[in-house]
Amino acid sequence: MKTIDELLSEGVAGRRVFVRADLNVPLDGTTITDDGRIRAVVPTVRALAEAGARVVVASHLGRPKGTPDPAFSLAPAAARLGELLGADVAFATDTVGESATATVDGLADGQVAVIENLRFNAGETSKDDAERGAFADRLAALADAYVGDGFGAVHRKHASVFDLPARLPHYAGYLIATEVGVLRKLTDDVKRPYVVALGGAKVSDKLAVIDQLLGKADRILIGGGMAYTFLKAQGHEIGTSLVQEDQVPAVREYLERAGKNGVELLVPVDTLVAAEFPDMKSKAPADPATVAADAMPAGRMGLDIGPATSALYASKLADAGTVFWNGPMGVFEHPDYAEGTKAVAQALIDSPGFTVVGGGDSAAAVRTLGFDEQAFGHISTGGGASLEYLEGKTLPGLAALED
Ligand SMILES: Nc1ncnc2c1ncn2[C@@H]1O[C@H](COP(=O)(O)OP(=O)(O)O)[C@@H](O)[C@H]1O
Ligand SMILES: O=C(OP(=O)(O)O)[C@H](O)COP(=O)(O)O
Repeated sequence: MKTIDELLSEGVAGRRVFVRADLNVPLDGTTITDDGRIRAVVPTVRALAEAGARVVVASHLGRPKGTPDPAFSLAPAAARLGELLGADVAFATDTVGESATATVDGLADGQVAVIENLRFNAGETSKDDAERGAFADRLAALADAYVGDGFGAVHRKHASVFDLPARLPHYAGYLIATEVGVLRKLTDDVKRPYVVALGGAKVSDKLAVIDQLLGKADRILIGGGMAYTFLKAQGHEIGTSLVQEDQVPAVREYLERAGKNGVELLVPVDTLVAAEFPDMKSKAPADPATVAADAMPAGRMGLDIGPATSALYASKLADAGTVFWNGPMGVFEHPDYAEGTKAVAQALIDSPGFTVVGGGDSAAAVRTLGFDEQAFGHISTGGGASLEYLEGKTLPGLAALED
C-alpha cells in the first residue's frame, strides 16, 4: 500500500487530490455535536494543502436515499474543517455536477474544497457494479490522485471507497495508516482475556460480526439496541424495542455455540424501559423504569442497560487484557439513558488491559459524556470498519488501496 508520504515525495503542487474522508459526524440540526472525525482527517488535508495540492474532500453523512436531502448536507462539516485548518474551505452544493466542477476548477494551489454528500447520488452505494462504476468515473474526473482516509467507511463497497481508487493513482492517508497500525495489535498480539462489548443501533451489521468473534473473544458483552434481539431469542418479551427479527434464529445459534466454545456471551439482566423514544430536542426528563430483562412489559421500549447489567459488565472488564468496545449501551444522547454507556466507559478506563473504543457514536459518547480521551488505549473513528477488520475480513476500502 502506498502512503500519502510517497505522494508528497512525488510532488503534489498543482495536482487535484481527492481525499475520501469520513465526515459522518453527529448533528443536532446543523450543529456538530462531536467533531472528532473531522479533526482526524486534518493532518492529511493539511499536509496536502501545505504541499500545494488542490484538495477535494469528499464524504458521506448519514444514510440519505440516493437523492439530495438538506438534513444530510455536509455544509456544517465543511465549515468546521475550515475552522480547524484555519483557512477558507470552498463548498460545492453538489457532488459531481456543475457546482463541483466549478468549485474544483476554481481552486488555487494549496486550497481545499468539500463536495456535497456522496450519498446524494444513488451510484455511491449501488450494488450494481456498472452503476457504481459510472459514478466513480464522474468522481475521477474531479481529480488526478486519490487518498483514502475515511477509515470509518472502508468496510463499505461503495463507489468512492472501492471503485474510485482503481481509476486514479491511490494512496493511504495518515488516519488509515494509524488506525490499521493500532487494530493490528488486536489481531496479532492479543492479551487475554479479550473482551468485546457491543451495542448501538446498527443491529443487523453488528450481529453478523458475532459469528467470527465467537472464535476470537473470550467474553462478549451485549448492550444497546442489539440486546433485544438476544432477549427475544431467549424467548423474552421485548415490547417495542429495536429488534432484528430475521436474525433471531442466528442469535439463538450464537448463544448455543458460545456455550459449547466456552465463550461468555452475556446479555443484559436488567434494562431501562419507557413508553417511547425520548424527545432528543427538549431532552425533557423521560422517567424510565428499571425492569428485569426477563420481565419487560409489552408496549415499552428498552433504551439502556440497567444498573445490575452495568455492574456485571464492569466486573467482566475488570481483569481484561484487551477490550474492544463498539456501540453505546443505551440512547446516551439523552441524560436519562446515558448511565449504562458511562458505566462501561468507566470500566474500560479502570481495566488494566489495552482498550479500544470504536465507532462514530461511541467515540462521540466518551467525549461528550466528559471522559478523557487519553484514558483509553485508542479511540477509533470506525465502528463497523474496526469490527470487520477484527473479524479478519478483507475490507473493500483497504484492498482498493493495495498496489
Ligand atoms: N436501546 C436502544 N434503542 C435504540 N437506539 C439505541 C439503543 N441503544 C443505543 N442506541 C443508539 O445507538 C446509536 C449508535 O449506534 P451505532 O451507530 O451502531 O454506533 P457507532 O457509531 O458507535 O458504531 C446512538 O445514537 C444511540 O442512541
Ligand atoms: O458511522 C459510520 O460507521 P459506524 O457507526 O460503524 O462507526 C461510518 O460513517 C459508516 O457509515 P454507514 O454505516 O452508514 O455506512
